[in-house]
Amino acid sequence: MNLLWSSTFTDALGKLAPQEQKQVKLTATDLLFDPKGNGIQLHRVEKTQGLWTARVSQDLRIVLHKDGDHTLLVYVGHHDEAYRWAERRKLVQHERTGAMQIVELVERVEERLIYTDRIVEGDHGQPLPAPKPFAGLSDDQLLDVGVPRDWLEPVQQAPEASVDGLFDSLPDEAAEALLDFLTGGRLEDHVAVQAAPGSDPYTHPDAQRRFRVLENVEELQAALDQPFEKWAVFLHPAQRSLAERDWSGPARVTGSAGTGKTIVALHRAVHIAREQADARVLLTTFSKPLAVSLGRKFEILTEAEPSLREKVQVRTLDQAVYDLHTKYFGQPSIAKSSHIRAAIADAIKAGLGAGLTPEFLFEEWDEVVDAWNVTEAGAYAVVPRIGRRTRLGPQQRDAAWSVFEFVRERLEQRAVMTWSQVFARVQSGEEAGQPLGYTHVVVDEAQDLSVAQVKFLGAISKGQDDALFLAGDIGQRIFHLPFSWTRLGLDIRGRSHALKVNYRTSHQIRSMADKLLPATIADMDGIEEGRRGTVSIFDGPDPRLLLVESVEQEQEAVAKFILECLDAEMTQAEIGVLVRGDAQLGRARDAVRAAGLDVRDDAGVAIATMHEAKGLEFRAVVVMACDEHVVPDSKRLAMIGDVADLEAAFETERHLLYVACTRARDRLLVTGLEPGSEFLDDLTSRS
Ligand SMILES: Nc1ncnc2c1ncn2[C@@H]1O[C@H](COP(=O)(O)OP(=O)(O)OP(=O)(O)O)[C@@H](O)[C@H]1O
Repeated sequence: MNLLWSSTFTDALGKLAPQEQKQVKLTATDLLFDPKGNGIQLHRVEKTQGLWTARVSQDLRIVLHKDGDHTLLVYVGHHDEAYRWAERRKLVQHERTGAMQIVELVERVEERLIYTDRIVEGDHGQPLPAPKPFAGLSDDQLLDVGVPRDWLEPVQQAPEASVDGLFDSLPDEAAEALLDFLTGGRLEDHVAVQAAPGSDPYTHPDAQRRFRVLENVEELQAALDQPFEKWAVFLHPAQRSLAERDWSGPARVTGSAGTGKTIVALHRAVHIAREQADARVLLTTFSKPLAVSLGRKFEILTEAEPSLREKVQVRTLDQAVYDLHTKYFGQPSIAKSSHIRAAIADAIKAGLGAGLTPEFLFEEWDEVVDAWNVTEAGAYAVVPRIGRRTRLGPQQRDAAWSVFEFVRERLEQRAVMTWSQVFARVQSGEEAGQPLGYTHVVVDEAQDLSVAQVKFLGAISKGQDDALFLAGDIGQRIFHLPFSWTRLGLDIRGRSHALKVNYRTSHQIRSMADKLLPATIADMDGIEEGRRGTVSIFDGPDPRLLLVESVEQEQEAVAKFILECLDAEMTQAEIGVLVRGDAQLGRARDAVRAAGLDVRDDAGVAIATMHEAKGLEFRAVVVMACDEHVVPDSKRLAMIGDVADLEAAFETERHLLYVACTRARDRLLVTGLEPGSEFLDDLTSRS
């Protein structure tokens, strides 16, 4: 006899008071040791088959499903409400896919659905029947994507206005397929796996996203302690398959913001640690705040298996490589960009670099010479100047090279190293037999890796099929200009797969933010990422966009929005106010103060730049100060020395706004001063 629990149970548990949750945990633990529930008061729910309630306390009941082999915890709540929930549902194995589903009884939810005779008004005021978007779909098509038989007709007859209520009643896989279809996608892309006859209906990939077998008491405790962290347990089949697959080379998971790439990276690291006895995994990303957040989630995920923590190290890639350098070559002293700029200025003063601007020379150093660790003039003449499309004639190249030699000598005199030099040295050490100490590297936010980091990862993963796993979204690249990974030795072609279910952001916010980016983005290796066809798993209010005449009006509007969110029972920490850069932070602070709130670092409304917001999420977000010269940042664009780089930098500004908008789960307000950022036209466009 197996004990299982379902995501509906976790959701319901999360809504109970802490004291009630404790009582539920005791009864659930008793059931783990005695799944038949012999010592517990059980009552059959009369109107539905197979459902029982277990008494937790005078008022609380767990709803169970019992069949020959399984006892499944499906819900928990106060007495009457728990019975009402149970009386509206049944558990059945889907006749086509073989997945176990919790199905709402059609006759009990009819009040939520408004059928057939709904009328809408035509162009000339004449009555027309309401459009039924799924009327043309056959029973077979609907069964293929997991619509339960009882729901075939309600789906086919549903008028457009009632589809939201319909989606709430359908199993997730069916709702996602229909939602994609409704927004222009193809139903055939969602045909579910069909289980072999006689196989366990709980092991079907679609069933595993909502049901979980409890292996031991530690796992039960971990799940009950973290009812909000559903991602730790219930993965989408596409997420699980990417995390657990054997790869024949470096692999990448992509997907638009909020599709669970970080979650897949975490599960991937844990999967390797669990499966391979001698694994030493580096779970990494590019910035410290992101690594801290990754580390916190990793702790949650391994709560029931703390022994796995010894096999996984979570830290930034820079930190990991810095430590390796310290171990093998001594502690490096890192050159700051101000050192480089000063050396370039001195070189120009000394008469070098004729005709080339300091800004051009700095970018050329940063993106080509240093990134590729070019140390000889001959190598500079042939290095692929990726991302730099301004051609240099031989004389200009010689002039530039004289500056770079000067810079390199200056750094040596000062005994400082660039990050690229640190990476290159550790890589050469590894090639000469100095072990890194990691068998696998899992990288989150890989779109923002630098040239030196990609080169390093490409080199260390060579010849090992499963050694490198990357998660990232090129539509969110905000720190570096694009470059080819393949030319740096990191080839993921044929092993890059996109996630399509958005768990973070409401349908309305995601649809608006998506308009900022093209439907398909290709990276510099020609790998295309299709961004359309992504569906959100929940709805919310339409995002708002507001252009005003003065900063005072903006402040007032943002303050009002914040107060509305607080009225809707959000905490201050669940609200984020994001701006393009440091120069606009004052406007954000003033708006928070105008709402009568203190500006605080802890537990207050979060105020951050768009760059800092990467990796964060909030229930409500205000993207403020989207003014004409702020987004894109005209000062930054004006400073770009290589004219050809302008276009790429412009795109990263667009990505920034996308990142900011997609931090919102339920509510989004975008504000700016008239006439507003040019990107706002895209946000409001119809397509
Ligand atoms: N299987 C899942 N079940 C429940 N929640 C999930 C699942 N997968 C992801 N989430 C939730 O969705 C949200 C977004 O996940 P995550 O941060 O991994 O997305 P992402 O694709 O990395 O986003 P971004 O591109 O913005 O960094 C998080 O709150 C996460 O907990």
